[in-house]
Amino acid sequence: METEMKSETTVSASFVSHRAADSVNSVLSGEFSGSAASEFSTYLSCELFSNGFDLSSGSLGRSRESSVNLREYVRGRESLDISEELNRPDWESNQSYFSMDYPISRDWSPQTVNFSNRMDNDDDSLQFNGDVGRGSAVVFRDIASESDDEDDFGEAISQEEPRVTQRAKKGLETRGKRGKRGSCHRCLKGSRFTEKEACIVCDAKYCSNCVLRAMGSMPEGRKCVSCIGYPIDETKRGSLGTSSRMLKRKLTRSEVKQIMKTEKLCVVNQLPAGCVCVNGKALCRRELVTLQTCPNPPRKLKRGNYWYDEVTGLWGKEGQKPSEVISPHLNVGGPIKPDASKGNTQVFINGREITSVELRMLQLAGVQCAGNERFWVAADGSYQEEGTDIIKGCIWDKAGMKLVCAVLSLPIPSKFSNIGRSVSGYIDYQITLRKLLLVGCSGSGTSTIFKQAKILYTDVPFWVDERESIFKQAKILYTDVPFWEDERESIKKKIQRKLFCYLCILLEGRQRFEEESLSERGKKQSSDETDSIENTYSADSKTLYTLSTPRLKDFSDWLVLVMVSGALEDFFPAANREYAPIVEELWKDTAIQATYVRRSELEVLPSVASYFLERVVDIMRIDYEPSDLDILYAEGIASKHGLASVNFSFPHSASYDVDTAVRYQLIRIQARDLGENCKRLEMFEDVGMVIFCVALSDYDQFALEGNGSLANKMMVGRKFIESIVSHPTFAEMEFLLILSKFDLFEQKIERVPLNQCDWFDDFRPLISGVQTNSNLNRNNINHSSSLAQVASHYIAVKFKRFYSSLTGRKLYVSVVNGMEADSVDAALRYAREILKWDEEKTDFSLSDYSFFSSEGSSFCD
Ligand SMILES: Nc1nc2c(ncn2[C@@H]2O[C@H](COP(=O)(O)OP(=O)(O)OP(=O)(O)O)[C@@H](O)[C@H]2O)c(=O)[nH]1
Repeated sequence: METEMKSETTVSASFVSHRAADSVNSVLSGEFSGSAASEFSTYLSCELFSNGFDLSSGSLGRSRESSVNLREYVRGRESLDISEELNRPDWESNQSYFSMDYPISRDWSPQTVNFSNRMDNDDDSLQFNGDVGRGSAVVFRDIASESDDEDDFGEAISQEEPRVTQRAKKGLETRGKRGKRGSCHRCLKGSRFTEKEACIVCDAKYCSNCVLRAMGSMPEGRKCVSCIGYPIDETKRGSLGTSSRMLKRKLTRSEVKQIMKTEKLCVVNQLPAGCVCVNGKALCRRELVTLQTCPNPPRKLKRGNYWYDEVTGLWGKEGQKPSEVISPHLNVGGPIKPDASKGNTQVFINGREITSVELRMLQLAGVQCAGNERFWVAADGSYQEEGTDIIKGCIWDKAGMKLVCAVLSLPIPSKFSNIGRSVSGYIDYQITLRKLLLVGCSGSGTSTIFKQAKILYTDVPFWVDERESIFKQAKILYTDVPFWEDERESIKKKIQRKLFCYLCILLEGRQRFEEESLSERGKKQSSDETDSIENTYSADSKTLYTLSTPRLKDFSDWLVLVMVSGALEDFFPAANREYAPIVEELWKDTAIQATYVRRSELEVLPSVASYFLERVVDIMRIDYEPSDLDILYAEGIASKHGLASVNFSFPHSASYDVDTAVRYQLIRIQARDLGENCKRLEMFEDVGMVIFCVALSDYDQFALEGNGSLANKMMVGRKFIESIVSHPTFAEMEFLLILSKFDLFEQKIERVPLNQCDWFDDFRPLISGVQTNSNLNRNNINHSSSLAQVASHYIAVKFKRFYSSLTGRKLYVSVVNGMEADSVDAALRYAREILKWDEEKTDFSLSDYSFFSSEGSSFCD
């Protein structure tokens, strides 16, 4: 197998070859385990990345014959004879074919590192990494600091060590074997005096002729392609972000700047975050920073495994009693496990079996534990039995509890755990934190509103810790930027990846249109009624949708196969620079442009795709930096946690007075992350208001429900609202309904009648009084009467009546265009006013202030 590989095979191939060979042997001998599958696909991905397309020669690495019809692929190619493929004589032409035809395993074993996951070092990929203690693939580890960090959690960390050192050793071994000492690692030419660039992971050195081929577009700085995703060699940390003369000669200034910036800032090159594991999940950098910079962070945090009860803020080392109480409700780590503190009392607090010393404390606090084994305890110490909503008392209210805890060596919570607290040296007054819970079904626009809030209000956090290092870090991370550098970097990759998905959908559409055109032409061959445009192409087998060159056709087939196989992340955006010219050519091709004109026929292409596709050339650039608008438009960039929060205060404005002692926390969670029967809502009992989002434009959309049936999305939203308002936690809470995506609704309502949703079948607007062509200022929608405004008013009333029938209370409603900052700002300020009114118990006449009256509407019977 190895002998068939060409000697020019890049570092990526050489790195994985011995492991892949084992995997291939496993395949051939029929012992194809999940692990082997992963290794094999990793190997093939790397191979393909290195050799898949030789753009410089203008030909594709894969032969044209090997291109397959996507439909056939999807329909029929579930099983295939890999050994037969492997026996093909021409390795070069087979390799990409293998990669595509091989059904890539999604069941990655912990020991096997998926190339794509190594490349994607954002929160999401880290979550995948799982428990450090299980020897997961997380490698964000500081090799240099391994020895000097003594703690009793060394075991969990040490299991990662082999991978890192193996990587470094591999570099050394390979260098030792190949070429003469000091020669280029790729071409084996030159001597120790030849100028070279070294990989910051394995120290492989490349001459100026080879450096770009060996390192690709350097999405994480100067690393061999196969080292992408690996932590750097710690001895090279000092030189991170300092460019060599060689790179300056080979690349443009902005490219070098961009590479150096990513090298310095990208997550994988930072000091390791994965060395702190909370509730069985290794923390990503952002989580680590959240933990370190929260109002009440863990003291002397060291690497190791910890448990964290996010409801009370209790914190301890895994398998031990709580050691301190930190800030509650931090979005860090995984869910707490029942055996987190290895208690054996059969008494549970917030799902954790408590230790005997805690049980003693509970008994001294007067908590009746006999017969009651499961309690919910809130951050303020109030407790209730699981399954009831009666608060039985407060643990900390009992006199002498401070002393009891001191004697039992148990922590007691900070006085100001839920409301803002005084931070000596920075803030000399108390700050109240009001929490707003933002929820919605998938695609309802909650992320967009959350992102807008970040862009609108982000500033330096009020709770910056006194410790200087953290203070500096927080300043760097927070000052004037709504999205952190690493967040932007991760969003950029996601946008670029999504762009390829959109492109692939277009390519599939193109193929479909081409087939349709050909079959229609077949039918009409004898007729003279052929379309005039089609006439141009009727001389041969070409149609308007036929790509102009075989090279584009090959690339397009390959791209679609990569997407279908799920390997898109293995190539992009790391290979953006290599493929940028051909992508640009593809986008400009008349066949693609003709397909794009018919994009409304491509059901799976989201409307937001146009925004990105039309800027494909810019987005493919290595120095592309997503603008705030790009971030707003981007879909699927919410953390897979589903939970995110941002602290803010409303900036001063002429029309609003500012209460500087009040800050707000917007907590975003999606319906699917609330669990069955919205069970996790209990976590949010201290929020002041629930804001739920329903997309106005969803009235003709359908979604799959849990039982597999299709349901109108508006009705799914209504059902979700019903389950939230009837949840006991929110019995007395204020609710604000945000009807989002008004701009899309405006366009849609002109084409699609509102009664597509059965619930709205009594919508009968007085057409004479309605401006169907809405050219009015969207921010003044309450004073105008376009069809969209009338319809949104009608929908608001529908929801108000529905809410009132459930609760007997009044629902507040705001119509929002999530893409407009002012619109979101107005809605959130409206939420603030409602909270204020509620707190001051002032009897406002809401019909004067509310956007919509809950009184009867002329559209309702
Ligand atoms: N035109 C327009 N697009 C919107 C609006 N709100 C959201 N979108 C787009 O709709 C898509 C989905 O919106 P999201 O806010 O991401 O929806 P979500 O349910 O919170 O999050 P995900 O489903 O996880 O993406 C994104 O591409 C947004 O850019 C809006 O008011 N107007």
